[in-house]
Amino acid sequence: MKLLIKNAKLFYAKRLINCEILIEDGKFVNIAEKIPAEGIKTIDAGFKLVTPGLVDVHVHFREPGQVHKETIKTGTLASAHGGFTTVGAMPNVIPVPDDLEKFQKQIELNQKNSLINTLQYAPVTKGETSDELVDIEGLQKLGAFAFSNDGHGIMNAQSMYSAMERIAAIKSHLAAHVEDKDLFNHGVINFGSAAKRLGLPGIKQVAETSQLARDLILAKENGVHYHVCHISTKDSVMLVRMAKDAGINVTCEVSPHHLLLSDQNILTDDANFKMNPPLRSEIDRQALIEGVLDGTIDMIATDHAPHAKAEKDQGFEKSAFGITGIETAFPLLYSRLVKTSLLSLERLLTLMAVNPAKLFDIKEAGQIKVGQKADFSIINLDDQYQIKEADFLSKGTNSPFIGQEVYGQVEKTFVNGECVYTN
Ligand SMILES: NC(=O)N[C@@H](CC(=O)O)C(=O)O
Ligand SMILES: [Zn+2]
Ligand SMILES: [Zn+2]
Repeated sequence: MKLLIKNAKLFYAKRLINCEILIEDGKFVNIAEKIPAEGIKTIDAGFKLVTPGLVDVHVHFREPGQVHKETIKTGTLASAHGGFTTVGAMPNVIPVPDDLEKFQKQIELNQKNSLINTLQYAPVTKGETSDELVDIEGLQKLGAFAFSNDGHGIMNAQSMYSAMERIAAIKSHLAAHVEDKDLFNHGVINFGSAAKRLGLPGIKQVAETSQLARDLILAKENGVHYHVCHISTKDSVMLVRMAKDAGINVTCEVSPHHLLLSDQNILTDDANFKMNPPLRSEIDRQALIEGVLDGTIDMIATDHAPHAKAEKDQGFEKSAFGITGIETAFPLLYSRLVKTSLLSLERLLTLMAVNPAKLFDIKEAGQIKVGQKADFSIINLDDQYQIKEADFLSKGTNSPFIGQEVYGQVEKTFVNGECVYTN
C-alpha cells in the first residue's frame, strides 16, 4: 500500500519545509520536493502543517477499573484527535498493574484497544502507595516503558533510593509525581490569595519542592534518569536548573494548563480548575514559561485526567483532581504561545514530539524521516474554531478551556500509515 502526501508544510529535521511525502507499507520511504504521483493514492495537504505524531509521556486512561471516566479506546481516539500518536499511560488504574500477571494483562488490554501507540508505565511500589518495590526488572522485560507512582509521592526515601538504583541499572526511566503527603495536608487549591478568597484549604508549594529537592540529591548518587512530572512552581524550575548545571540526569515536563493558567483564573468554585498539582500563582506561571524558553523544561505533557461529570460538579472541596487535556493541548499552546510569538512552531513541536521521544528512548516516534514508522498528523493552522464540550472524543469533558477560541485543529492523524482519525 502506497500513499502520497502532496503540498505538505513538513516539520523535518527541526525545520519547516514544503515537500511531498511517500509512505509505503506503513513507513516513510521518500521525502522530496516532487514525487511522481502516478497510480498512487494521494492526499493534498494544501500546505497545512504535517507534523510527526505528537508524543505525550503522561496520560491517564481509566481502564480497567473506571471505564465510566475513559476507556483505552476513547482515550486513544481522543489522543489521535489531539494529534498524538504515542502516549505513556500511567498505572493508576484498578487494579494497579504491580505484578507480572496484572501487568501482562494491562499490556494485552492496551494492545487490543489502542488506536495509537500506548506505552505502559509500571508502578514503582506495590499498589502505588506502599513502600515495597515492584519486580522492576521483570516488569521491564514485559514491556514497561518507564516507572511511576503518579498520583502519589514516594514518601519513603529508602524505597525511592532503591528504586532509583534498580531503574538506573536497567537503563529505564523514573517519572516522579513529587508530593510530600504531610505537607500537602488535604489541600485542594494553591496556597495563596485565591485559596483565601474562595475560603478553601491551600496546597503549599513546599509539598512539591521539598520532595523534589530530596529526589535530586538521591538521583545524583545513582545516575538514574529522573523525570519530574507536571512541574508547577518557580522553585521547582530553579531546582531542576541547578540540578542540570550540577550534571544530574534530570528531565522535566510541564502541562499546558500550568503554562496557560494561574490560580487568578479561578473565579468561582468550579472544579474544572482543580488538578494536582494545582494552578499556581502568576509568578510561578511566568517562571514555567521562562523554564521552557531557556531549556530547563524539556517537554510538554498533558496529564490527561478525565473524570465523569458527577465527579467534577461538586466544587473544589469534594470533586476529583484532574482535567481532560489531550485534545486541546496543541491548539491551545499553538494559539497562546506560538501565535503570540513567545515560542516558535518548531520549538513547540520539539517540546511535544522530538524531546519526549528522545529522552524516553521511544525509538519509532518523535520525528519524520525515511525508514521510520509513518505516524503523523495534518493540522490546519489557519482557521479559528471554538473548543466545545460536544466536540471532545474523550469521555471526560472536564476542561477549564471550554469556550475558548483557538487555532490548530487536527484534520487527520495516521499511525503506521493508516488514518486513525479524520475530522
Ligand atoms: N493530575 C491530577 O489531578 N490527577 C491525576 C493524577 C495525577 O497526575 O497526579 C488523575 O489520575 O486523575
Ligand atoms: Zn501526578
Ligand atoms: Zn498524572
